[in-house]
Amino acid sequence: MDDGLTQDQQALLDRARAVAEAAAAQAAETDRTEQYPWPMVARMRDAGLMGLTIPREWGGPGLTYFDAALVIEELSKACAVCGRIAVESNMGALGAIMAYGTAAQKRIAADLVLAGDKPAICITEPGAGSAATEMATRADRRGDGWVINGEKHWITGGGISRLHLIFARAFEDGRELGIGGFLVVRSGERDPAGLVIHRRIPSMGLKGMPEAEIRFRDLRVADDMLLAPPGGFARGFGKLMDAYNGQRVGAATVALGLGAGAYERALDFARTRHQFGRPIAEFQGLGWMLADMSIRLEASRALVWRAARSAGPNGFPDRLAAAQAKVMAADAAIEVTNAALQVWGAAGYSRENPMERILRDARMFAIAGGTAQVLRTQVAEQILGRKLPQTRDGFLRQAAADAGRLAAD
Ligand SMILES: CC(C)(COP(=O)(O)OP(=O)(O)OC[C@H]1O[C@@H](n2cnc3c(N)ncnc32)[C@H](O)[C@@H]1OP(=O)(O)O)[C@@H](O)C(=O)NCCC(=O)NCCSC(=O)CCS(=O)O
Ligand SMILES: Cc1cc2nc3c(=O)[nH]c(=O)nc-3n(C[C@H](O)[C@H](O)[C@H](O)COP(=O)(O)OP(=O)(O)OC[C@H]3O[C@@H](n4cnc5c(N)ncnc54)[C@H](O)[C@@H]3O)c2cc1C
Repeated sequence: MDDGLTQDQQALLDRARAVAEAAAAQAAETDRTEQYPWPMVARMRDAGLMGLTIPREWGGPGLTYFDAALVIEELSKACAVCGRIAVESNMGALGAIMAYGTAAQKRIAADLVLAGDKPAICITEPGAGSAATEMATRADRRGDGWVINGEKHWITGGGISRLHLIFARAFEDGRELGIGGFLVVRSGERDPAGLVIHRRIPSMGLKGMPEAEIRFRDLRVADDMLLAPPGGFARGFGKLMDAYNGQRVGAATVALGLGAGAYERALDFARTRHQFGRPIAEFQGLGWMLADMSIRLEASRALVWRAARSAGPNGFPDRLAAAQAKVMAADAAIEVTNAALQVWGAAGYSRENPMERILRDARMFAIAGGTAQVLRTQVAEQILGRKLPQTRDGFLRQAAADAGRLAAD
């Protein structure tokens, strides 16, 4: 659905569709070989689809999150690995650096991404997934820099990404300052001493995209590679998560694209496959499945577009809108891709057809980038206008404070 788009956005979509054709042609092979699709990266870069959100002064076209979302959906219909590359080369770490970075940091990030790098964002740890604020990775102030120790896992692009945004708990003179972001670049020849891509984690879907465990062992980061949002370390995590709302919209868009791609394939199949002497599309049981798929997708697209458009100039998508879009699109992607496979019958279950790959690829979005459960809590917090503590002591402290307020009233 291209309604309400400007001529420039239509032209951008056409450009994305041309690249998506090539993406579709290699998607099965990328899934089979589990190799990062470097030839597609070159095509995306050459078509100007990486770094769309980089402002003109840093060499990008200065487009919006919404423009990027249009591209991401189109690519994801064809190849979700390519869609995810487009997410991280337009949102996530890149968005944080373009908002909070120094001129030198923006130069580094823009040059890398426009040359084809997909930055990695390193938040999750074995002991801190949903509870990301419980991360143990630490950055200790030493001389004119920082020394990082700890480990992260499920880092998308670990081993292929050059630019890394590492979230770590900062300490100076033994005192904790808060959580900050530290930028580290792998040169492509030799990894920085202390940054160890420990192993690739085998995953269910999106197999062309490596997910890695990364260890930091006395990794030195110079002061000028500290990403410092306004408000300092005390507000560091919150401000970095504010930027991360962009990536949540990106992930929601990949989920939307996967669902939309599956739906289009299901429609085609339902029209052409005959049983009982009729196209299977004539059976009401299938017609209603297709109807539900279209409803879920239109609802997802409406929320994704709204969230992507909520980003002001130099700002990020709204936190509530991003969470709502991601919950909706992630849940819908699982339902729609599963129903689409059902429409294909046994042919959908075969690895000779794309449906089973698309179903596997769709499963991640209710987990990564904030699970469906955690994001529902975030939505509840925003609509209720109050913090809903998830730790036991946080809950008890809030209950005590509420009791105190009631007594005072
Ligand atoms: C935020 C959580 C980790 C919950 O932890 P807490 O209860 O300890 O934290 P809060 O008090 O809720 O928040 C701390 C701080 O951050 C601000 N915040 C939190 N979320 C947002 C947001 N979305 N937008 C803006 N600001 C945010 C909050 O206001 C507080 O700020 P102040 O301290 O008051 O200044 C948990 O809810 C959570 O989000 N868990 C999910 C973790 C997650 O999403 N990880 C993603 C890892 S990267 C990834 O998966 C990539 C996948 S992909 O390829 O796209
Ligand atoms: C494919 C993929 C790519 C990823 N890429 C990245 C990346 O690039 N960078 C990065 O930093 N991380 C990445 N992640 C990690 C991802 O962000 C985490 O998996 C996610 O935040 C959940 O953490 P967890 O897996 O440890 O689950 P847990 O937090 O252990 O949760 C387990 C279960 O408990 C539920 N749960 C936990 N807390 C609550 C609560 N308070 N209320 C209700 N239910 C709760 C969860 O919803 C889930 O069902 C990726 C993950 C995947 C699968």
